Amino acid sequence: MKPQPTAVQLSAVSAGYGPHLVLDEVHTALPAGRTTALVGANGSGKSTLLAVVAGVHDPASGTVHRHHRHRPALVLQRSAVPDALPVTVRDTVAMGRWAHRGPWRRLTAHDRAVVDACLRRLGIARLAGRRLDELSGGQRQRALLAQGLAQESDLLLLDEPATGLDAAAQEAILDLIDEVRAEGTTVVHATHDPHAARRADHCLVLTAGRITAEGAPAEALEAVGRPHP
Ligand SMILES: Nc1ncnc2c1ncn2[C@@H]1O[C@H](COP(=O)(O)OP(=O)(O)OP(=O)(O)O)[C@@H](O)[C@H]1O
Repeated sequence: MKPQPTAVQLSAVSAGYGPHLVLDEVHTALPAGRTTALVGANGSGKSTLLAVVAGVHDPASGTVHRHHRHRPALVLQRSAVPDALPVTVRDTVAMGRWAHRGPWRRLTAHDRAVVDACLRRLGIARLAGRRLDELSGGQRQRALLAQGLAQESDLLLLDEPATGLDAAAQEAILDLIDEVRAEGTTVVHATHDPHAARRADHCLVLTAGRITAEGAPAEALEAVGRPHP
């Protein structure tokens, strides 16, 4: 069998906040061009692991080897983004293009076309002129996802992208993840939803900062709750 190409390889990665270590010697390989679901209890370290993979949180020790081409696109949990930002939905999505041209350069016609396409893809084109702080939580979540997509990165990291959305919107997000993956993007998403995790190609289970199961979602999820050695 051909070895699966890897987008990001973590070796003995420990990370935390000051003296408080949250990730404890994590070894794992994120398969390239596939979806990986990251599951684990509250506080197990999922957001911290995503931030390390995104390169915005430096590990205290260990190494991160990268085999992706673009700067990773990290979409934070909605609760991690201030609700009262006085910016429009279009401006929020356009910030996704900063990865390509920096915050001060004017958007090109191509940038604007990407922003419009991402607004349409998330079903929020009609909200483009509204301020973020006037939206419902679910609409704001879509605007953040559209911003992530607008980065056109080959590594898309999503922290609980469907949390708080209605059932139809959750399915739409999972369909979107499948579509993005079909375009060749590596997607890693943290989730508390076993259904969402089962739809992924690969699954990592974090327990108190350690990977306690990984592999095909059905098998990895079966290990959740089982006492680990
Ligand atoms: N900025 C921070 N400063 C200090 N401690 C933090 C910070 N962010 C997270 N932590 C701590 O790190 C641990 C792991 O948090 P993290 O957000 O990575 O977990 P999580 O698995 O994503 O949780 P959840 O499912 O609740 O989103 C928790 O104990 C949390 O209190």
